[in-house]
Amino acid sequence: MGLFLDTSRVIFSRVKDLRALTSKRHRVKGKWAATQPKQPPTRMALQHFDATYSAQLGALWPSIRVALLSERKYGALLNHFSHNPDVEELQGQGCKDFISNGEAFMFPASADHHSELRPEEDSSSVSTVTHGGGIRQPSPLRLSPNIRCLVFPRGDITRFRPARPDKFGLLSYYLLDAASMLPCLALDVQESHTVLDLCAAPGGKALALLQTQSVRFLCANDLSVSRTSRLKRVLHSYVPKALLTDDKLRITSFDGTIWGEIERNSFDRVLVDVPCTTDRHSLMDDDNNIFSRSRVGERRSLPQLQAQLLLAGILAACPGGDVLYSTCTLSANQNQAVVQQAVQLAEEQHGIQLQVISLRPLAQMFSNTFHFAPNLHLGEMVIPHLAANFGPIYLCKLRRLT
Ligand SMILES: C[S@@+](CC[C@H](N)C(=O)[O-])C[C@H]1O[C@@H](n2cnc3c(N)ncnc32)[C@H](O)[C@@H]1O
Repeated sequence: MGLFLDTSRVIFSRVKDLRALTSKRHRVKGKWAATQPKQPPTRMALQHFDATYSAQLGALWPSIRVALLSERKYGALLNHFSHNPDVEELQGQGCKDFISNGEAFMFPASADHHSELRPEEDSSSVSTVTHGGGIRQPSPLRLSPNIRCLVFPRGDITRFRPARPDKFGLLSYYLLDAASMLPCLALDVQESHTVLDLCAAPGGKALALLQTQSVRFLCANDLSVSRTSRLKRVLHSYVPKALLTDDKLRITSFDGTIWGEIERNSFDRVLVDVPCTTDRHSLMDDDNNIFSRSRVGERRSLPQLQAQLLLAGILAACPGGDVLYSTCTLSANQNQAVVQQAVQLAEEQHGIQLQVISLRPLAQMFSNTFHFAPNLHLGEMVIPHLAANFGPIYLCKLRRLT
């Protein structure tokens, strides 16, 4: 009997243990299911892009999609301050400077109009278009001969090897999406200009601007302290110390949206290269992905943040100065819609009149290297293409009239 009772107790307690174990397993499974994303963020990004970009880009989307999901192509921004044989080696491999090639393409030596449109005089003849659409007289865009960016030819997907330091410790080139040079070129920095780079880290565009050697004073800002440290490291790896003194460069970590309260009507040129959905990264990497569940709110509020940053950039520019807005997304909500909103806010809240500067001539100049979205009503956009897998990069240029 005792044995029976004992056995039943044992059996009963085993059953209890089993039940407890099973229900614990269920609880664990339930909790696991609740905390784990159903889909990885890269998958969520693809679903989101399929829904929005097929509507926005129509027949262009399938080929852009294939390119976005394939390995991207880089460009090597040459460091004017470094002396390294790497560059000749790259040229030997067939790399070409797409910037001087673009100029040659626009202004062939044999062209009849060469004397009227010599690059040094009136290189890209940027037409200016008023917000209402009226065409104004072209204004010159003179590209600095010091900015050079090597790319492998169309269809050639050779990778660049990492740059090496020269005998002074300066690296010979900086690898970046070659299309991200376009906002720097479009900014048209000229001798003795003061420039604000509102969202500057990790520093590719700031470095490109310094390569011109035209900037009198550069203020490079980024909200993120860790990314600002990276920006400092980048500049010190490429630019001699003598050109990074306090009278030439200021690096700050402010929230760019409040820049208008810090410094207004001050800079000849302002670059507003905003945080965005970084479409390529979002499709390729689950880490730090803006499509993760925990970042839904942040993602949805991006257009608002972008408009605030652009408005702050407009306020920071001096009347007559130029502001360049750029992103690395295809999203019209983060591109054209943001520009429209900021232009409206600048006028309504601050009485600032702006003019949209057409970048069509710049796009035509570099149409051998990049694919541009056709018929954009505001700004220009490099779209990824398998034979020239750069971008996406959106850019729009505004001039402060008042
Ligand atoms: C697209 S990245 C800039 C890339 C940079 N221009 C370059 O060429 O290397 C956007 C940057 O904006 C910064 N950012 C985000 N919110 C900001 C804010 N409120 N004010 C200033 N910078 C901000 C991010 O830390 C990020 O480094």
